[in-house]
Amino acid sequence: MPADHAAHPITGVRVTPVAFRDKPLLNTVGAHEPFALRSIVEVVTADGTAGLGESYGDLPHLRRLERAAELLVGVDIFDLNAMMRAVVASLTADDGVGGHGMGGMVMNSSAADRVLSPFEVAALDVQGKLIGVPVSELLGGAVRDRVDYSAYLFYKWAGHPGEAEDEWGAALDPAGLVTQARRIIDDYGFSAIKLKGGVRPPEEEIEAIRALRAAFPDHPLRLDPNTAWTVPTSIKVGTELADILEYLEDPTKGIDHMAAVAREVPMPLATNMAVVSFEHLPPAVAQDAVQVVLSDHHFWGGLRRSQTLGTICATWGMGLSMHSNSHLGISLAAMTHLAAATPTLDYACDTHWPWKDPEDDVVVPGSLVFSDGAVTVPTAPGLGIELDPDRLARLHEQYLHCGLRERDDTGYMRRFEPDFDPSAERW
Ligand SMILES: O=C([O-])[C@@H](O)[C@@H](O)[C@H](O)[C@@H](O)C(=O)[O-]
Ligand SMILES: [Mg+2]
Repeated sequence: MPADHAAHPITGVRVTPVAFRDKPLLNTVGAHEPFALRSIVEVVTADGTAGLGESYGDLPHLRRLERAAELLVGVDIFDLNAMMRAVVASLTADDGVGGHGMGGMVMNSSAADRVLSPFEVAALDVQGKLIGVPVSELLGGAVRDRVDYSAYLFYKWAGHPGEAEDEWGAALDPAGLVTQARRIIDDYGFSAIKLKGGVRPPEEEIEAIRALRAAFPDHPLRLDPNTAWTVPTSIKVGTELADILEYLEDPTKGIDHMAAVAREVPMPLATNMAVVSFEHLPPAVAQDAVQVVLSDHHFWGGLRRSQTLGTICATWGMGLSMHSNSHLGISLAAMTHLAAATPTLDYACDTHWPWKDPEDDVVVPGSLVFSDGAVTVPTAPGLGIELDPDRLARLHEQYLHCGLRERDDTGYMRRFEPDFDPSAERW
């Protein structure tokens, strides 16, 4: 650190697990449980400035965050490289595996990047507050003042088994998905649509995409079966949906299989499963396996490392989109600042936002508002959001009582369908 640089040492780090109500959304490994888990990170510096981060809430990940938190005390809030060193020093031999918040899906992202992420976001929040600028400015400046998000459709049950039907009702066939799409687009104004596939046999999902195309002729469409298909099935679906899909996301498993599909289908292949850390980029580029990478600051090591990913993608002619898991307002703010300051982010970003109850959040309402499918980039210093201690306490209480400690979509599904097969490439 230069001698004239005023030090802003971190004096406290708090990690709080929270749970919020989730809908019975279906995916290829099972069903969402009644609660989604997250961790809320608060970082405080010597002068009392506080910053916020958000990450997965699975117990093994929570323990990693807590261990890293201890080593971060004393690190300067501007020294992000020292933060990474502290995170790496906090990891133990088993930290590559488990508890990554993906509910049983393939995920070999870097443990160090996953742990660093919420602390890096919180550090940027503090830095912005200290300097008096929004995080987007710390990231190089906003190139857009609104960030577009997409309508994220799911096959879903009418309600959690044993509970009343929820306000969205069932969506188990093309007509149900079109109804869901109409509602989510009416409510939020999204102008792109993503369908979470890998739930029904591929022919039915093709039918669903055709029904969505008929109902929404101008909305770009994406389909994401989370590696449920073999290479031949992926090629068949991609060929049948030529000219309909904006991109086909993770049809099949791994870089080699994605490359085999990419050679045969007309549309770009996108991924948040085959390329999830920097070491996956060289082999993916060498084989032209993916044409769009869905960044996700929660597993790419925070906002600045996600921007580096964007630069690499642009260098090699790959598009950039953004992935989402179930999340709260801190993550939405971070995603919005990142997208605002990433010139090459050329697709509407994913978000699970509409699937949570509006009152289930930890931030003071009002700073993040959707209109016409986009969120206006906050301009207040830092992330531009404020933690609501009462809301945090309520969601923490919900965590303590919900009984869940690790996302388990397959285990939940098997309570109702004991023979359920979650394996990749099963179609
Ligand atoms: O929440 C889900 O069911 C999604 O399938 C999620 O786990 C995926 O990570 C995701 O949204 C994706 O795009 O692959
Ligand atoms: Mg995906």
